[in-house]
Amino acid sequence: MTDVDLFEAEAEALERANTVLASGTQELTRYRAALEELVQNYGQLMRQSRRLISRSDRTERELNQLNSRLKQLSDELEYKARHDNLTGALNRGAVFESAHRILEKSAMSVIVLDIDFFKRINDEFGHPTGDAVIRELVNRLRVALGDVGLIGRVGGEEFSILLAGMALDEAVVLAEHIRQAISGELFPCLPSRPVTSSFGVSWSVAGGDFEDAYARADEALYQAKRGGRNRVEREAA
Ligand SMILES: Nc1nc2c(ncn2[C@@H]2O[C@H](COP(=O)(O)OP(=O)(O)OP(=O)(O)O)[C@@H](O)[C@H]2O)c(=O)[nH]1
Repeated sequence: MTDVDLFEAEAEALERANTVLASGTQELTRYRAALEELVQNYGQLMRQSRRLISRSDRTERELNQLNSRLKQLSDELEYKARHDNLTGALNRGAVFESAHRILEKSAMSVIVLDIDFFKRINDEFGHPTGDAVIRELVNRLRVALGDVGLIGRVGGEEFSILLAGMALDEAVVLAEHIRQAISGELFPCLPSRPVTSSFGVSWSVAGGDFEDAYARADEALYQAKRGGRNRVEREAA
């Protein structure tokens, strides 16, 4: 690539003016011509500089806009990677990651719940109604929990609630409260029959193994299903 001198014309005008000055000539017309050439080139230089500055301002504004859009997209991507898109609850991966993080610092209770006979709801009322039931159920979990706990969707119609620092007895009472919040009032999307869920609750000491705590809660959930559903069971003592 050849080097292009952006200021070639201006440099030449300057050189000619310097030559006139250095010659010590008394000729007014030569001074005048050199000055005119300098004025003309100086004006052009100013116009070009203004154009360049405004173009670089525009480019900077565009770059800033692109940067904030990029940040927005990367936040959206991060959100989607950690959340279930039907309900906005944490997805399975994020539940396990969050649980490990909590257990590094504190004890934790975990509630797992599963909608009863959900297959029948799908079969009798269709998949979209099934989806609406799942969304409504998560809304009820949110209302019942307030700002306590982390809600996750760990499977199709199976959910978990992580309760950092909460004792087992307290978590069992909370699970019972949630059970009633779900079964106590008909879902507007399924007005012809109640939706119920079964619950299993376990507790883990700080530093404990979440897979183990989850398996114990899952076993308690299985007992709740076997015991007739729409009930809360705690882990075996
Ligand atoms: N509508 C809908 N259905 C789902 C989704 N994910 C899983 N399912 C359905 O959930 C149903 C789960 O059925 P099962 O595992 O047999 O359990 P169940 O009918 O709830 O019975 P119990 O758990 O024993 O009370 C299956 O029919 C799945 O197709 C979803 O995102 N939307």
